[in-house]
Amino acid sequence: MANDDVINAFFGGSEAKKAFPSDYRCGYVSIVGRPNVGKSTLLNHILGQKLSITSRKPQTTRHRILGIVSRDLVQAIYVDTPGIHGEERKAINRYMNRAATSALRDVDVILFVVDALKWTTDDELVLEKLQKTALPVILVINKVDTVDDKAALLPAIEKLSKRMNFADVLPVSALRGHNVDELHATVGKRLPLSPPFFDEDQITDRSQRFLAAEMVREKIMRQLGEEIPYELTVEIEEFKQEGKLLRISACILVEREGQKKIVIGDGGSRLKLIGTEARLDMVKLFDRKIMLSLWVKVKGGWSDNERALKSLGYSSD
Ligand SMILES: Nc1nc2c(ncn2[C@@H]2O[C@H](COP(=O)(O)OP(=O)(O)OP(=O)(O)O)[C@@H](O)[C@H]2O)c(=O)[nH]1
Repeated sequence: MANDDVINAFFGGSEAKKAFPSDYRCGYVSIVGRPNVGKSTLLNHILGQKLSITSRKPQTTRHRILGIVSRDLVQAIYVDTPGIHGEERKAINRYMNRAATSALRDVDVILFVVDALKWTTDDELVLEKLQKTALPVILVINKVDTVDDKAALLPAIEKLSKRMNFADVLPVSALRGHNVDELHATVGKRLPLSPPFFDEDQITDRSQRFLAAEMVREKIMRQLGEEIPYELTVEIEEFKQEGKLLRISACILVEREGQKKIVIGDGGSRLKLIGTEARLDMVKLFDRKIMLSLWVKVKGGWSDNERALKSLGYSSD
């Protein structure tokens, strides 16, 4: 199979002309919220597979990612966004806020994800942005599995509901899948009547190369300490189908020599672990054998340089 065919197969193949019932609904749904509330976990659960990377560290998601779900005469096109946050010290943070804020326009429904147990000034910032929109906003109270006394949630929900007119309020657990199907059904009812925009078997607009880089980045985020992951990115240098094998070569770019040593680990141990875990995820996602090679290179100043960001694929919209 040629490389383009692999990509077509993953993206749903060529467009088949097909008639859709007149009650078909289709539209865009933004998932917004401050960093670390569980937006990516929610998207992955709705999709039924891992597309968006997650970690315990805030600001894991850097790009806008579309997750497309076609089910029961509804095609919901979910837009996962970087968490909106107050601090904009570096170009990369400004980029992430721009990407998130632009996802509040040109959509049909917004999911405002909050953590059941924690309200911060960044949540307040997101709420202020949402108060200015005329779009339907569904309040999604996530991580309810962490709340022992569910009745204790009610006063908090009541208080929040007074701040703006939410189209719906739903407590969910993105991690355990509690109420996630109900959420998708609630979203479906609010989408406009329209035939689907994408093939019904397509799950994302992102390339396999992009997803492969994100899988590597997730493992690094999970393996390393606090500071380094934000100053690091992954570039795919080779992505080639050879028979039943997909050969992927990825380069991890860091800012400083010291960081390179940390990523590689003693005798290459950490890099090996990152590679093994990323490869296993890729096997699941691409459904084929993977040969993954990882390299680490120092490229100073990439995270605070608008031009370097562009060359690495961080465009604003
Ligand atoms: N207990 C519990 N943990 C959750 C739930 N949803 C997400 N988490 C955890 O919360 C952390 C952050 O989740 P993410 O999905 O990466 O959060 P995000 O909002 O996409 O974060 P950013 O990329 O920083 O914007 C991860 O450790 C998740 O496992 C949930 O329903 N219950």
